[in-house]
Amino acid sequence: MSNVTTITNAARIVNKRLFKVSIEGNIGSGKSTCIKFFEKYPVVDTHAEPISEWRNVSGHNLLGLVYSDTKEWTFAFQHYVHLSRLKIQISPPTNPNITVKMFERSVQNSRHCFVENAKKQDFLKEPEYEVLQQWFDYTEKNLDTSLDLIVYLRTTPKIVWERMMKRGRAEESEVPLEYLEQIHESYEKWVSSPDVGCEVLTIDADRSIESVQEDLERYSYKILGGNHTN
Ligand SMILES: Nc1ncnc2c1ncn2[C@@H]1O[C@H](COP(=O)(O)OP(=O)(O)O)[C@@H](O)[C@H]1O
Ligand SMILES: Nc1nc2c(ncn2[C@H]2C[C@H](O)[C@@H](COP(=O)(O)O)O2)c(=O)[nH]1
Repeated sequence: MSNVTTITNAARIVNKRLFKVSIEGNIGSGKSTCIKFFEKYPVVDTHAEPISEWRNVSGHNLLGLVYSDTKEWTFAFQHYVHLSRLKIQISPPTNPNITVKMFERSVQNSRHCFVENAKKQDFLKEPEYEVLQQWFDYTEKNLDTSLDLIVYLRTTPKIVWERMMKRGRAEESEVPLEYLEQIHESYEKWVSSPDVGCEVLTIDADRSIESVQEDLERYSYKILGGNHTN
């Protein structure tokens, strides 16, 4: 057996001991707040969305570009989002005591939510969409990007649009409510699909931070892989 195969198999074995959880939800649904909530558990590796990377790709703010000229920049942005999510999802744990890897959104989300919406809204040309799909297919077949659980923070678009505006990210200042409605529809279709590929724990995230965190505590056994067999 070649060294590459041996290393790949070893990585799969290490990865399999990890319970992998993606925190999913619309813009402003509370994903980052949720990730911070679980930082208190020493067995959990948390990974926030790498927005600072997207804002500085060799000096270029891809997040700003994709919102300023969506048709022009969606193809490039989705490539970079895929790369940044892949690095998180296939990286080994930071130490041997880690049993849970928790991250904000996933390559599965990019493929089945944002890229699908971009195609539907003509932000992507057909050949661009196909190129992205082939990237997703290749990485899904050749790397372990599997998920054990999706925690879906379900929200109402109007509520998260108001939170997004209040949060005040410069790049998002012109994002219309209609876009969050589109992303909401893409999420609802994806997480309710029989092909979603893992369990989905849905939490009503329209409620107060305190109420959401009460649910996160209540379901922490499941979210931290309590029933997970290695
Ligand atoms: N349940 C909630 N109720 C009210 N505001 C919230 C709630 N969860 C998060 N927020 C606030 O809304 C904004 C978006 O939260 P954040 O965790 O950054 O969401 P995301 O990472 O999904 O974009 C932040 O200003 C945050 O303080
Ligand atoms: N076009 C895309 N935009 C994306 C993708 N993943 C994230 N994002 C955007 C949405 C937000 O403006 C920002 C992340 O902020 P949150 O508030 O959702 O944490 O980045 C994508 O794949 N495509």
